[in-house]
Amino acid sequence: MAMASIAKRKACFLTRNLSNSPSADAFKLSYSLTKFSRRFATSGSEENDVVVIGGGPGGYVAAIKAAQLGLKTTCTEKRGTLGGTCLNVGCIPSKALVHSSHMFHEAQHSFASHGVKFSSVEVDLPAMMAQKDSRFYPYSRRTKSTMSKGMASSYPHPRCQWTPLMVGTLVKADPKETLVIGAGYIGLEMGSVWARLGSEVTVVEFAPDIVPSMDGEVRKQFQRTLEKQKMKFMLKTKVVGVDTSGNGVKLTVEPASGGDQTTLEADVVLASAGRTPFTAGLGLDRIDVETDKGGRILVNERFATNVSSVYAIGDVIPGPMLAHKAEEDGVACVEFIAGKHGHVACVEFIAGKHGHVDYDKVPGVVYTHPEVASVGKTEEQVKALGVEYRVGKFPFLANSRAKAIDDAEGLVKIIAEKETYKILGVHIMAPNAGELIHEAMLALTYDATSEGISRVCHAHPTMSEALKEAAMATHDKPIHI
Ligand SMILES: Cc1cc2nc3c(=O)[nH]c(=O)nc-3n(C[C@H](O)[C@H](O)[C@H](O)COP(=O)(O)OP(=O)(O)OC[C@H]3O[C@@H](n4cnc5c(N)ncnc54)[C@H](O)[C@@H]3O)c2cc1C
Ligand SMILES: NC(=O)c1ccc[n+]([C@@H]2O[C@H](COP(=O)([O-])OP(=O)(O)OC[C@H]3O[C@@H](n4cnc5c(N)ncnc54)[C@H](O)[C@@H]3O)[C@@H](O)[C@H]2O)c1
Repeated sequence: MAMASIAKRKACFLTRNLSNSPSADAFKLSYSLTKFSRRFATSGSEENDVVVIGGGPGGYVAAIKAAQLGLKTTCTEKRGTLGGTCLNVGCIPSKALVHSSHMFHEAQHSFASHGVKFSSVEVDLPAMMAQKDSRFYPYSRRTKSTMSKGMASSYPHPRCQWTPLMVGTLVKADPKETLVIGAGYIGLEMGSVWARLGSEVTVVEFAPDIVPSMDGEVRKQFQRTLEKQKMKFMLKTKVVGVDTSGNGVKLTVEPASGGDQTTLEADVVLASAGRTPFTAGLGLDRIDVETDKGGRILVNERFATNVSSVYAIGDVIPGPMLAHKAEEDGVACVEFIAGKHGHVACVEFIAGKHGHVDYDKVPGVVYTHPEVASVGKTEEQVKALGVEYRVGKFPFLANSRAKAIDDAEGLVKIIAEKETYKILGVHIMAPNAGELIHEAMLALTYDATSEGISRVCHAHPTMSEALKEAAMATHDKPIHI
């Protein structure tokens, strides 16, 4: 979340209001990111061109960019570290655990078949957690931020409606049974971590499918893969109560369509039922900033709210709640503020030469093993739009690199316009799908065709060859199946 202001009078207004705020959360920090520009920041009491509230991926990136553009900028952050949800409790620590638990799983189940043998392998959970923690605190320090006290909370910020009981709170716990509420991004990533570490994981999901936004065909294969990894799913099931009063936890569940309630018991529960922006009571009403029914701040294509000189970006506005989307918002927003246009990724140029972040071209990745990455439309969405389309698919079982490393679960699926071969959507399930998706991102951004991709020379042996073969399959036959 971040709000920024260029007008000096408005910046002062923001600052004065913030420092005079009677906030009960007494300990707030104001960062002066002096590293990035001499003009960048001083302290909250000075006049600024831009004041950024919140040092998450949206806020700190916006602040750096604003400073690079020569705007005198202060970024305020109430935590003791920069990086927001993503760096402190989200993307980075969760990926550290995803990787650590994957290594354990590989050591237990795969190394021997590669001729690497151990007499025994065990998990040192505190060491694993310490490794996870070491991944992000140094990064925060590397910003060389200086801190000064001040800046309170009169403005909106994203917060978890359900705080995921993840990462930190599970330190030293060694759950035999884990219940996960919600089969979304967090539920599947963190559920798979604990499944790999030996917990019996059951995921309770309200919807009929896991990750409802995913392409249906890919999702079915993904669910089968997770089930092979011993994750259990209770779909069309709603959690209506959580009891943590005794040892362990009891969940009361009922069918999504209503009916008899039952009780599930486990050692721990991971609550990952979605995040919502939390704006209530933060003073938005004092300056009449408009929000929607879900509490998200309404902005135009320049990230401007209805209140002059007040902008909003990241998780607190509509759009995907992703770190890279927040970063793109931040850069585009301050470029608008600075009167510059022409920010690169995800930005389109439209009439009048004003850029905007194209939320249809923001990649999504679920960091399980294998990963699932997608960009553009699903087959279901294309069908619903009535667009005539063609599909090309290629399984990693027929990809030589995937076979060589014995990690061949997954596929590439490309959806292209029937007549023009223009790419509409790409969905990849592969160990490194989060990296592979960027070739598809470029193709989509620059209106490439699937036939075009199929004629690009790809290095051998690489996983990327599967994308080329799937592209071939949209207009011809792939070579290796
Ligand atoms: C477990 C988990 C895993 C995730 N994994 C991924 C992933 O792999 N990839 C991905 O793209 N996204 C992931 N996300 C989502 C990602 O973390 C968010 O989309 C991203 O952090 C949003 O950035 P933001 O800057 O909008 O908000 P935030 O990162 O939430 O930052 C907002 C900051 O503002 C501060 N703040 C709030 N109010 C005030 C105030 N009044 N004064 C001063 N400071 C204030 C907060 O302390 C916070 O640091 C994950 C989220 C979770 C919870
Ligand atoms: N890899 C990534 O990019 C990544 C990783 C983690 C989180 N995130 C972001 O964080 C946000 C939050 O993640 P999340 O997994 O908590 O949310 P989510 O929206 O992805 O999934 C929440 C799931 O919980 C289900 N649910 C809600 N209430 C329920 C109930 N009472 N009973 C049973 N099921 C219920 C929903 O149907 C939904 O499928 C996401 O929007 C995502 O953008 C991204």
